[in-house]
Amino acid sequence: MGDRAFSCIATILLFEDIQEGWIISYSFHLLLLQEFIPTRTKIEFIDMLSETGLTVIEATSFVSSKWVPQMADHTEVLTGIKRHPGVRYPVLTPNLQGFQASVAAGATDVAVFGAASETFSRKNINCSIEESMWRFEEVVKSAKGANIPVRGYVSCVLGCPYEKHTEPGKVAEVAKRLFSMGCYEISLGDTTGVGTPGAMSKMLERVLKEVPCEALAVHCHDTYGQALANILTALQVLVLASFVIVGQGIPVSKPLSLLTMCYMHTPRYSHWGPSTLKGCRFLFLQLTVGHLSFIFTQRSSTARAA
Ligand SMILES: CC(C)(COP(=O)([O-])OP(=O)([O-])OC[C@H]1O[C@@H](n2cnc3c(N)ncnc32)[C@H](O)[C@@H]1OP(=O)([O-])[O-])[C@@H](O)C(=O)NCCC(=O)NCCSC(=O)C[C@@](C)(O)CC(=O)[O-]
Repeated sequence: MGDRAFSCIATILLFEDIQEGWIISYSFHLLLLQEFIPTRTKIEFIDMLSETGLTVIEATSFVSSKWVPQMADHTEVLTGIKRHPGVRYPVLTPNLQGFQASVAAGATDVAVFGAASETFSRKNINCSIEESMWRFEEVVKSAKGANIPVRGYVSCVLGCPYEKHTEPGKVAEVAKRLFSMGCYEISLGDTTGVGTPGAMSKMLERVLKEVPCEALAVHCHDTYGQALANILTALQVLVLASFVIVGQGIPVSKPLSLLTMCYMHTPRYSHWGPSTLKGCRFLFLQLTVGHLSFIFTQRSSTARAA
């Protein structure tokens, strides 16, 4: 894959002194490029990332190829990568069918992905929020039986391309449902990058009433140049919350693993290429383009509707 592919959707952030491994959310919805990224290229790229010291690389999505053709080779990718000792390779599984296919392909970590916006849920996974919870409960129940950890994503936590405003209370409700059903971590996604530090702080304070801070992560898109400010705000709010927990004598069960993802369109990353990846110490690479794949599902559902 050329540098253009990296620059087009690569987001790379260097962080110092962050505890625990970093989740690299990483699925090839390289829709901006329009072309299908060859399976071999995907595999090579993930194998390179495995060499960088990352501890978790989200490798692909077991979703419908009609909805996201870029993911049609999910099984080949997951079976084709070299599994590095000490690295986990979660995959996205929106329902039981995807979960079962992922396990058949050797998945040992999965993630379900819901939304705090009804319209976004229907556009992205073709069901209501409530129905998505039933689907995710099936996945979590099966995963528990197979001793497979499940991460939960909540999209549109700071705004929705359709409904515009997202209520922090709704985010908290969805996050609580995912956490209570058994997701070990809840990643709160500002899917279209419309969030601001003020909105981030308000949303997190509301979610913290329902989900412990050590189970929270944020997923920030830099569409409007706010991602780093939003991440900093999240770090402040959640680190403060974790001190509060320790202050009450409740030991934080594990180092606060606030995982952040930031998605940048900025051309300055155009020089990032395969060779750069090896040089990064704490590399935080986001090649997931939930936002872009969302555009794609938009286009395809419009096409289907036509
Ligand atoms: C969820 C579905 C499948 C529902 O789609 P649906 O049409 O409601 O599903 P269905 O049950 O009606 O089945 C339709 C067809 O899909 C097949 N199918 C059914 N399930 C699967 C599956 N798991 N894998 C592969 N194929 C599947 C099924 O077998 C059937 O095949 P047919 O009989 O027509 O040949 C569809 O809406 C879909 O695949 N959506 C995925 C969209 C997507 O990948 N979005 C981006 C993910 S990243 C994200 O959302 C944002 C995030 C998480 O990164 C964070 C953020 O920024 O917010």
